[in-house]
Amino acid sequence: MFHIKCLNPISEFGMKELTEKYRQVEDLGEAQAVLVRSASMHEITVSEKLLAVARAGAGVNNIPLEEFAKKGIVVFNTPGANANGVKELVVAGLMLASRDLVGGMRWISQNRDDENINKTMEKAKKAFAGKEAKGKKLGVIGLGAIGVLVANAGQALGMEVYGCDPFLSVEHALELSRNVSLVDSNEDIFRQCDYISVHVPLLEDTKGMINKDTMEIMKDGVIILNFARDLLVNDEDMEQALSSGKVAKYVTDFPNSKTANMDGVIAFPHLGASTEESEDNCAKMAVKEIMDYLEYGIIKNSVNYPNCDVGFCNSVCRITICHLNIPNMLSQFTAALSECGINIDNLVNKSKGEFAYTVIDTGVIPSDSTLEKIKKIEGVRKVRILNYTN
Ligand SMILES: NC(=O)C1=CN([C@@H]2O[C@H](COP(=O)(O)OP(=O)(O)OC[C@H]3O[C@@H](n4cnc5c(N)ncnc54)[C@H](O)[C@@H]3O)[C@@H](O)[C@H]2O)C=CC1
Ligand SMILES: O=C(O)CCC(=O)C(=O)O
Repeated sequence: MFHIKCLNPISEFGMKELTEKYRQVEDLGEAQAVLVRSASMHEITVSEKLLAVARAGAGVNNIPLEEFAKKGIVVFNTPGANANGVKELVVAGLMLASRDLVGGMRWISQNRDDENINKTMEKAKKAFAGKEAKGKKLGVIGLGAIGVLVANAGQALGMEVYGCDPFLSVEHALELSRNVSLVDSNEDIFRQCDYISVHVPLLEDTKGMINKDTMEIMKDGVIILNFARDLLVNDEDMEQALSSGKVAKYVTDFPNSKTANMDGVIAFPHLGASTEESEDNCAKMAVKEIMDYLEYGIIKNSVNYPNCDVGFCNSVCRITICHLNIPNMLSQFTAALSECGINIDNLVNKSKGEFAYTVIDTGVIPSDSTLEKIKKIEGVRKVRILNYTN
């Protein structure tokens, strides 16, 4: 029986995939796996039992990836599963920044008792006139799952679209409309675009990427859309740019006590992925990742360990080892097994940065003492025996 702890409500559509081998628990200390959305895990103490965390979503800045990797806890996310939900909200944000729909709706509600509202509104409406997106320049920073969809949507709206991503994957390049112009640096986007939409992860080198210096080179009256993370934008600099008119509107899905009080901000309460479809997609993918890992040691979509799609096990036993990516590990594992006469049917080893993962299929289940020997090898973080005899 595997124990699963949900740190946020996770869509039933995904949870119902869990078989009778799984039980949800209240106590995190009992869990082998955690399912999480936006809850922060930075302040949480985890137990030795925890093997995996699946983030039902894209951003993983709420999880201490390195600390968990050192403990042999594999962290997954669900790439692309909520991208369409975010893209649609970005389009809505772009429209709300271009046309004063909110002002117009407010006027209607303030004048709803006016019997002649159908006439008075024809005079009042000039206060809510806006601009069209067609023909304007849209710059998309970060062409991952969301950025590509936003760029293509901008193109479909008749915008001239520019995109920048120094690490653009082949998969995403193939999804990108050929009418989107790729530029070499974010600076090209800052200098020439009327609308700038940011879709990068929050990392040390992306933190504060929208700041005094980058906004200074932007066009006057630029519209900035941030559906990625609040700390990508420097709030003090944004306040200044909004009050000087450099930035006409700042549309964000990540308001805080400062930005929520600024004039010129259009803010949503982190609604990008809050659609039935995105929640279902993320939950289903996250649950599958956890089940594949717990039952077969398969790693797919990990953000702190290498992916390792070893498939199902045709042997009696599978040994999985999370370890540091340092020399001489494999020879020590194989020596420990050969010392007790265990033959290896299949061995796969993968690495990602400082961490590595080894899967060994054997026809015999190693004894506790062999297991202890492997666990004691310097650099080993977590060892599991998956027994397929039952
Ligand atoms: N508002 C919401 O509810 C949601 C927000 N997000 C946020 O959006 C971000 C992006 O999500 P996805 O597109 O799914 O992730 P993704 O991983 O598919 O794409 C991110 C892209 O940013 C690129 N990138 C990294 N550093 C860059 C830089 N300095 N300049 C330009 N490009 C850079 C990467 O190469 C990658 O292609 C997430 O990290 C998360 O913070 C994601 C989902 C929902
Ligand atoms: O689960 C959510 O609503 C958060 C979505 C998000 O921000 C992400 O996937 O990065």
